[in-house]
Amino acid sequence: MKAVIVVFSQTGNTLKLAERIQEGIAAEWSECELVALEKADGMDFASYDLVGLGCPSFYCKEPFNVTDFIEALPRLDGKNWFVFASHGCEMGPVLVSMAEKLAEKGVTVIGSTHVYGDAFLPFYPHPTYTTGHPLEKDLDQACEFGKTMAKNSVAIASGQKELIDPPTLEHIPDWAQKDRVNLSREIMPKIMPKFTINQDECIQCGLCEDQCPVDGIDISADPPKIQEPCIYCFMCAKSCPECAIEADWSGLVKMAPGNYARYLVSLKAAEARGDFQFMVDPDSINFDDPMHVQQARKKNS
Ligand SMILES: Cc1cc2nc3c(=O)[nH]c(=O)nc-3n(C[C@H](O)[C@H](O)[C@H](O)COP(=O)(O)O)c2cc1C
Repeated sequence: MKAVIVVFSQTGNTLKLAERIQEGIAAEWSECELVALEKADGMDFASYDLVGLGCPSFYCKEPFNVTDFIEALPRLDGKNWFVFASHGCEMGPVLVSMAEKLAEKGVTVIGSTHVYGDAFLPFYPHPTYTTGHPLEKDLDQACEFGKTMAKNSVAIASGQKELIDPPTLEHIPDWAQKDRVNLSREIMPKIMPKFTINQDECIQCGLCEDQCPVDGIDISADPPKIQEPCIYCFMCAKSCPECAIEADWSGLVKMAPGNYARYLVSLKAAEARGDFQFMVDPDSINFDDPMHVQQARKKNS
């Protein structure tokens, strides 16, 4: 049997999840490939018995480069895939969103899983509510999930359709379902900060170009190209050692306490279900010290 996991991961949480699922599948089938999303274009997925696709939740859904990846797939009628995600406080309908798009390609999504992970956003404080995640016990469960996916895909292929268990919207609050629609690719450029490169600070190290998952930056162009296209991951700004990628974060910083109040409701509900454990004291979050301020301080120290 042949399996592959395709993963998009920027800060390593989804990659950790992918590796443990891979371990589980390999325990059943002796091996399972693991491929980064950026290397997966043009792969012959029809030749695999099982495919896993995983990414972080961005704005309650899959990042736009993952959407593009799914939309570029050929028809894969009847092929068994599973989806997975890592996320911060409220993943929203990310798994359902991926499953719906894969179904349009004829794929059967036979299962899904997710873990909480630490989150780094320039306008949010850090530590955050999910700092300390993913937990080892959640990653252990991911390994078991991998074993289940391998076994179930064989059983489903031989007719046990009752084992098909696609993701659902259970426990996903209405506001997060609305965010999936409201924070669309068309709307994001209108509401997100515009980036500029401060030429006096830029040392032309090229890290931002390397980190951009959609080739949206060219610092040697005149004028330099930035955010063309953009998936609003902010990796360029987060990775710049000179803080030379500038944006006005003030509007988003102002929204943080309100957003965090909603996140706390989700996390407390998850905690009550036994799905989440606080590793930081939620009352210790410092909204006056967002990550972009911490980054500037670090640079100047
Ligand atoms: C731009 C951006 C948007 C995010 N949006 C959400 C979100 O809507 N819901 C959520 O729970 N976490 C969100 N997060 C947190 C990430 O999903 C989380 O940190 C994830 O584990 C990162 O995965 P990675 O380490 O594999 O890159 C967001 C993070 C970034 C950088």
